[in-house]
Amino acid sequence: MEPRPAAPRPRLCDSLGADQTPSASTLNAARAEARPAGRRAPAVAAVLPAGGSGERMGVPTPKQFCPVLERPLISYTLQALERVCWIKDIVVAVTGENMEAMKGIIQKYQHQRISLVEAGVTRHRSIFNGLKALAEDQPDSKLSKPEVVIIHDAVRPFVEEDVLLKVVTAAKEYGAAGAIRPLVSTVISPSADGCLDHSLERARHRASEMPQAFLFDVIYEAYQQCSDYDLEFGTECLQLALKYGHIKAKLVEGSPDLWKVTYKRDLYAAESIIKERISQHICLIMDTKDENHVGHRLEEVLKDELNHVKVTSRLPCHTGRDLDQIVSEQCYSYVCVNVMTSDFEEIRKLVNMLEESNLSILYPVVVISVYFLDYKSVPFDQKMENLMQIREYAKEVKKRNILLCGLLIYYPQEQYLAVQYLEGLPHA
Ligand SMILES: Nc1ccn([C@@H]2O[C@H](COP(=O)(O)OP(=O)(O)OP(=O)(O)O)[C@@H](O)[C@H]2O)c(=O)n1
Ligand SMILES: O=P(O)(O)OC[C@@H](O)[C@@H](O)[C@@H](O)CO
Repeated sequence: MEPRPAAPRPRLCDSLGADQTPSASTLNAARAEARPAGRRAPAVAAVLPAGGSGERMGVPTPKQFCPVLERPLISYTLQALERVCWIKDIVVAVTGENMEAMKGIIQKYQHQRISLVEAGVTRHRSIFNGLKALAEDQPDSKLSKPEVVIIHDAVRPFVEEDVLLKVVTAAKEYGAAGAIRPLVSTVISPSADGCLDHSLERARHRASEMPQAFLFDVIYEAYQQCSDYDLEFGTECLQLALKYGHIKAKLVEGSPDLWKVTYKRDLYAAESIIKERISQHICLIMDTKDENHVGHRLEEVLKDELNHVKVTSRLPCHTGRDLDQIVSEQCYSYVCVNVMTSDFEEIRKLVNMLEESNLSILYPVVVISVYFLDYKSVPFDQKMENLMQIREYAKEVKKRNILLCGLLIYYPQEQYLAVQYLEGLPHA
C-alpha cells in the first residue's frame, strides 16, 4: 500500500454541532434521519474503485484519468469527497501501471487524506482491496478501521455532501444504504432465442447508483465470504450485503447528477456541468475585516440575488497562504474589493498565482479589481496613475485567458459615487 500524505484527519462532527458541521442545508436534509443529538458520530472512510480500463469510453486512456478542462476526471471526484470534512480517509484502488499517474494527480491538485491500493481485475476485487486496507488486521497500515465505509465509483464526480450524509446515516441504522434513481429506459429480459421474454414494470424498479454506504463489518465480511463468481461477475455491492450478510439496504433517492461517466458522451456532459458549476462560484477578496466593508454587502447581495452562486470570501486577503488556498479551490471568478489600498501589486500577486496554478487555460479566469477611493484625501491623478497599470497588465495576461478588469469608484464625502471604468475586459 502506498504511503499516504500527511494530512489532518477530520471526523464526522460529534453531535453534529462541532466547527466541522456540514453546511446548514445539508444538515437540514439529513437531520431528520440523523441519530439523536449528543451521540458519537461514526468514523467514516471512503473506498473509490478506480482500476478500470474504460473500454466503453473507446479511448486509450482509462476514463477516470481522461481530462476535463485539462484536469483528470478522478480529481473532481476526489475534490468532491474532500469537501466533506467528516470523511477521514479516502482509499483509491488503481492499477499498478497507473499508480505513478495517480500519485502525480494527488500531488498536483494537493489532494488530502488519500491512500492508494492496488486495484483488482474486477470492480468487486478492487473494492475488496480497498476494504482490506481499512481493516485493522492489515500489517503496517496507517489507516484505522471506520465504523461506516462509503463506496463510490471514481467516475461519478458529481457527488454532494447531502447524499453522502444520507447514505451514511442510513447505513448506521440499517447496515447498508445506496443511492437510487428512476429508470430512464424500461428493463427487459430476453429469452435464449434473443426475443423478448418479459419486461419489468419500470415504475416499480429503480436504477442503483453510487454512493453506497455500509457498516464496515457488514460489507467486509460479505466480501470475505464472496464467491469467486460474484467477485468476477457481480456489479452490485448492496446485493453482496443481502446475500452474505442478510442485510436489506436502505434505498436513498439520489440527485440526477449521480450518473456514472461510461461513454464518451458522458465526458462531454461532465465538462458542461463542470463549466456550469465553475461559472457559479465567485471568490470575493477583501482587504479589511471591517464588518461594514462594502465587500460584505456585496457578498450578501450576491448570495441573495443569485441563489445558485457560491460565494467564498477571504479575510484578510493578500497573504501568500490565503491566496494559495483560494487558488487551490479551483475558482475561476474573483472580485477583489479594495477599500484600504489602491496597491496594484496585490492584484499582480493574485494573477501570478493564477498563472502558476492548475486552472485550465481552456476556461477564462475573470478578475475584477474594485477600488474605492475618497479622492478628497488623495489626488485623483496619483490614484489614476497607479490604476492605469491595470489596463496594460490586462492586455498582458489576456494571452493566458485571464480577463482582468479594474473598477475605480471614487466617492467624495458630500457627493455620491462616480465610477470610472478602466479598460480590461473586452467591452460586452
Ligand atoms: N477492475 C476494475 C474495474 C472497474 N473499476 C472501477 O469501477 C468503477 C465503475 O466501473 P466501470 O464504469 O465499469 O469502469 P470500467 O470497468 O473502467 O469501464 P468499462 O466497463 O467500460 O471498461 C470505475 O471507477 C472503475 O475504474 C475498478 O476499480 N476495478
Ligand atoms: O457495472 P459497472 O462496473 O459499469 O458499474 C458498477 C456500478 O456503478 C453499478 O453496478 C451501479 O449500478 C451500482 O452498483
